[in-house]
Amino acid sequence: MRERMHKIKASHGDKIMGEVTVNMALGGMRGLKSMLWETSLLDSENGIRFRGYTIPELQKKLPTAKPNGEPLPEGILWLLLTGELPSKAQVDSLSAELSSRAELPEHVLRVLDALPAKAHPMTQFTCAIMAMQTESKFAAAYLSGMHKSEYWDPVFEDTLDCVAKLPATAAAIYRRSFKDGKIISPDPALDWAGNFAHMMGYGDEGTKELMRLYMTIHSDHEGGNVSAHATHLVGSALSDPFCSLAAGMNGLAGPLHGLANQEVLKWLNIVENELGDDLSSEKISELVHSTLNSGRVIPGYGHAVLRKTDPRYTCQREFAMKHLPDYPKFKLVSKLYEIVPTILSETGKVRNPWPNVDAHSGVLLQYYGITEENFYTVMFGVSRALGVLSQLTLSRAIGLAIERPKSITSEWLEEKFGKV
Ligand SMILES: CC(=O)SCCNC(=O)CCNC(=O)[C@H](O)C(C)(C)COP(=O)(O)OP(=O)(O)OC[C@H]1O[C@@H](n2cnc3c(N)ncnc32)[C@H](O)[C@@H]1OP(=O)(O)O
Ligand SMILES: O=C([O-])CC(=O)C(=O)O
Repeated sequence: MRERMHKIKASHGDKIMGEVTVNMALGGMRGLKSMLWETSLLDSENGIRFRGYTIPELQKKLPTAKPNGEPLPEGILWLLLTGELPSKAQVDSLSAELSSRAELPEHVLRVLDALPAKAHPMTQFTCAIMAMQTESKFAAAYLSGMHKSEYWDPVFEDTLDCVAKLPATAAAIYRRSFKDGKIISPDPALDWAGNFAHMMGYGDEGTKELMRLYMTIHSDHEGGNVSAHATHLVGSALSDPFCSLAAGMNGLAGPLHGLANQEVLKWLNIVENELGDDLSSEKISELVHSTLNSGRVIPGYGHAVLRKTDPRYTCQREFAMKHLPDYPKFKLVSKLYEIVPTILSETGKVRNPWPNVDAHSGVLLQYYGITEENFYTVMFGVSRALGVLSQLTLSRAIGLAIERPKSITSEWLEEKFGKV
């Protein structure tokens, strides 16, 4: 990879990739091509491709726990890190490797215990990730004076350690926040995602399959989204993977990003209560307008890059049609899909009126009994670690520079382009 990057820099370093407008600087850098992200690429029309593969392709090509089942997320971790599709034997070996690293340092649970059980699960999650930072092999190697060409190796070790420990961490948060607080030991015979469901207290095959799919599709969404970019930015200062991931997770906790899955459920519950048995288009449309008129967004709809229905939404919809076609909340979600895009388009300002991944994920979890929506973003975060930490390993391998874009003031703009 290093040699290739070196050649790309030497041959194309001075080429121009696009222009920067004032709107880009003022509008969240939308569309600005300014970072390297190898693990996935987002197309506004077709959605995400993980190392070139679409979600339906991965559902066919990645090893599964059972015949015609959902992909094992260890497979996507392998793919994101190496660019190659793993065999079943390789995925099984990675499962065993993660399982061997899964035990939590004892103080992580004590840190969680110091927080009130009502602390938001995302707050607990980032605190726990920071508590694990004591174990960082990269931080220790850096302190001991490691040569920079070798940084990727302990970053990779931290990546595997962190990914291995996140399901037990998240499950502990779930159990203390919403259940009896008793920790459920991992089952060494289970895969990474199956074990996550098991440690949360869901032993049935349906929940495990959903967890495998959920963990696969939420893993990566190129580099510019808030959680990926925050992880990348902090990692570029050579902060270790635990510090970097915690930064990303604090970004994921925002309602315009990962927390939208929680907000969707809260909103669906309000809509469901208001509607009663009346699933008429008129009544639903009235409720959508009332949310918009009160100055709030419709959670789960819109996207900064996508301009079509998110393929992650479509894949979850297909899962629902297969496993829970008659579930009333799924019917409501389907009805909203018919109505919301037209209303958002009519506002004349929403660039993408179609649903994103978060519009669908919560309803599937509800069906399997995971009804505590405040926990949903933690599940998203466990999955997102696969992508952002894979890229962090690659970023250190190719020696990407510390991020430091240039900012300007409004006076600077007026001096350059004219006083307004
Ligand atoms: C995993 C993920 O992070 S997927 C995204 C999850 N977030 C959500 O679902 C929250 C709801 N959606 C949104 O807030 C937005 O669509 C975002 C944050 C995802 C994208 O934001 P942007 O790229 O700025 O969207 P866009 O360019 O279309 O915004 C233009 C206007 O439409 C509004 N808009 C966009 N989406 C929506 C929506 N779902 N409901 C109401 N208004 C919306 C914006 O708030 C903005 O209004 P303003 O000009 O008054 O400030
Ligand atoms: O790409 C984005 O901006 C948000 C998103 O869907 C994700 O991070 O999964």
